[in-house]
This record gives sequence, C-alpha cells and structure tokens, in this order.
Amino acid sequence: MSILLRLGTRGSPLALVQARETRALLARAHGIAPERLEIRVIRTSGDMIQDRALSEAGGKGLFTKEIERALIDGEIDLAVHSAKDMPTLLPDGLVLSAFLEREDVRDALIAPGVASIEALPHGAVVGTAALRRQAMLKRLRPDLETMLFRGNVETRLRKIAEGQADATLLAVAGLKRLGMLDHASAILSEESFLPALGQGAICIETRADDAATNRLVGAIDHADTHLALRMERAFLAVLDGSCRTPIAGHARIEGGTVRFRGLILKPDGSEAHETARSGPLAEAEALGRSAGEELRTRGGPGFFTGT
Ligand SMILES: NCc1[nH]cc(CCC(=O)O)c1CC(=O)O
Repeated sequence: MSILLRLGTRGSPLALVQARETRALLARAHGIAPERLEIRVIRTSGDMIQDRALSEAGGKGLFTKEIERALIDGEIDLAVHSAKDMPTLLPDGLVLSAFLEREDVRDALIAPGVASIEALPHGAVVGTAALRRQAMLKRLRPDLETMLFRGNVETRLRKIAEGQADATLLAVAGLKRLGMLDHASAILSEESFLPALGQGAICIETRADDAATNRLVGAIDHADTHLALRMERAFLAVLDGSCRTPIAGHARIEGGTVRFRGLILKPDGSEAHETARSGPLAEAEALGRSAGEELRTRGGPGFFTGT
C-alpha cells in the first residue's frame, strides 16, 4: 500500500501519542488505512540537552528546528507539535495549518499526598524547567525553592518518586494523553494558575505551498481551538522578545465571544501584570495583540531584560 503522507514528530512517548492521534484522525477523516500515514521520528537538539534550562540553551525552537528542516527539505509532509513548544515566528514557507481540539489546559501538581500549592510544606523544593511555573509558584509561595527539572514527563515523575524534589508541575493534557493523570495530587484551577500559551493543543505544521497536504490536514482542523491559538500566539508575538520572560495566558471561545486572560511575571514572582480581553471572534487576533501591547507598556523597559 502506498504511503500518502509522512508525519514528522519527536520521539518522546508524549510526542508519539500525539502523532498517532493525528494519524488516526486523518485516517478516519479521509477513510484511508492508517498504514498509509507513516510516522517518522526526528531527533531534536532539545531532546539532547539535559543539564541546562531550555531558556538558557536557546529557547523554544530547540524542539522544532530539525523537524522544520525535514519539512522544508521535503523529507516529511507535515509535522506534529505541542502548540506550547512552537516559537511565534516560523521559518519562511512554513505555516501552522491545523490545530486539533484542545485537551485540558490546566497544570497538575505532582506531590504525593499534597492537595494544593498552599499545602506544600514551608520551603519545599519544586522541580520545574518552565520559567512561567517557577515565577507563578514564587508569586503564590515566596518560601518555596525551585530546582531545574528536565526530561520528559516520565523522567520527571520518576524524579518525584525518587525524592529528588518535593513536587513538580506538569500539564494535565500530557498526563492524560499518556494515561498517567493518576500521578496528579491536585489539578490547579486556571484562575489561580494561568497556563502557558498553547498548552493542551496539538498543532500541525506544513509547507504553505503544499496544497494537497493542506487540504487533507484542513479536514481535521478544530475551528474554536484554531481561533483561540491564533489569539494566544498574537499576544505572545508582541511579548516574545525575550524567552526569559515568564508569560501565561489563555483564550477560550464561548458562543460567539472570545475571552482572554494574559499575564507576565518576573522570574522571582516579585512583580506581575495581568490583563483580560473579550470580544467578537473576528477581532480575536487584534485583541490578543492589544493585550500584549498593554502588558509590554505596563511592564516597562526594565521588565524584559531579565533583571
Ligand atoms: N514543554 C514540554 C511540554 N510540551 C507540551 C507538554 C504537555 C502537553 C501540552 O501542554 O499540550 C509538555 C510537558 C508539560 O509541560 O507537562
């Protein structure tokens, strides 16, 4: 049976689940055998860095660069990514052509027997690699210590089981997809712990001029998720000058209205600025940008230099 499309993905267990989900949706939408959709694993520089925070090693593009290279070179027809890991600027000629229906956007606390951030013992050590999580934890609990926690979801869960830290935070979406949500000791409300832009969403990247692939992929696009992600990415693009800035935000569609909250913080949680927007769907991207501009102004020049 001939291969119809080649799907590129990272090789982590979560990335593979996401690639298989994309393959299943495409096969069903077009009534084709899943074997005609080939999954190709591509190793990225992000997968090889274990000892430094990603923000220090070069930021988000680390998980996407090699996959985008394969897409540009025609070795694959589409790339499946976690939207959260996607830089706001894509290489020339590539587009995010579809977003799958979003999973839960919230973060989970993994701390055996502890049901909330408030209930963590004084001075507890929380392992995380995300600046946003570190800053939000410090904001809520300045007494907490944070330590760098790298590796995939399984690795981080193992580190907690071994007692390398008292707690960690992981996206509910990833835990659910891996069938590991039972490791969560609490699910943090969106109100108290605003998620990362793009969290819980899978996006599909293709070549802009590949009309055949774009038509096939268009069939599995989820309109509400797509619009919410366009808004979140417009917000992020305004603020993204430094990937050392903790940024959080979430857009949701309710009927004909889009509602957005966005937040920037200093890495130590000592300062935070939050804003909200709501309006008609047609204005989603413009509202996202205006929210970003407001926070950029309120943060002021010193905010984004890492001081
Ligand atoms: N940065 C790694 C990453 N990228 C996407 C997810 C989870 C799945 C998602 O948010 O869609 C994770 C792990 C985590 O933050 O728990």
